[in-house]
Amino acid sequence: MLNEIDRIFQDDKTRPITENDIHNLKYCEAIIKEVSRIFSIVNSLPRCLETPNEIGGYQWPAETMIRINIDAIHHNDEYWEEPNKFNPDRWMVEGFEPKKNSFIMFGGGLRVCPGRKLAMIELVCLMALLFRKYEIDLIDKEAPLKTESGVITVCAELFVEIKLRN
Ligand code: HEM
Repeated sequence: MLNEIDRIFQDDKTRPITENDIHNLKYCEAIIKEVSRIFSIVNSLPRCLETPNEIGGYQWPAETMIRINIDAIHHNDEYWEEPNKFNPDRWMVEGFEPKKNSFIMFGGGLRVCPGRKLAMIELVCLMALLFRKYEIDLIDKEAPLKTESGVITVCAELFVEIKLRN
């Protein structure tokens, strides 16, 4: 990640980021996708059946509330090789596309997130602009991640040390 950022910005810590940079920050994008696969911000999607329907081999009456479990789909070994392994490189393989509906950090279908492209641009920019200037290290690499889950999962506490990069 740092190699990619340094190659693109050539040690310039202040120039504005360009559209071209964003297209070239492929490994940063791969990390963001892999983090979101392992730990999706939205952990499940609620749906209500308008009409009786069959899902998963069972008949459900109209108005049944169901929740699509994003975490379960993102960790399913029918869709992902070594699903529990954090491996951003899987996104770098030439021509790699997740199987249909197996990567749904932004949902899918009719209600897919309309802000998904903007969100990805913002995340890539944030990551590149932070890490080109600062070294950010976890204080305790072994400490379990403290999260709180409601509609979305948020990090409740994370202690890091931030230093200026040379
Ligand atoms: C990392 C950031 C984001 C994530 C993970 C995310 C995730 C999602 C997901 C999973 C859904 C589908 C909900 C469903 O199917 O029930 C959704 C819907 C939506 N998102 Fe995002 N989103 C993000 C950023 C944004 C941004 C930046 C905007 C606006 C600028 C936005 C606007 C919306 C709207 C309006 C919907 C509702 C779409 C509909 O119901 O037709 N989101 N988002």
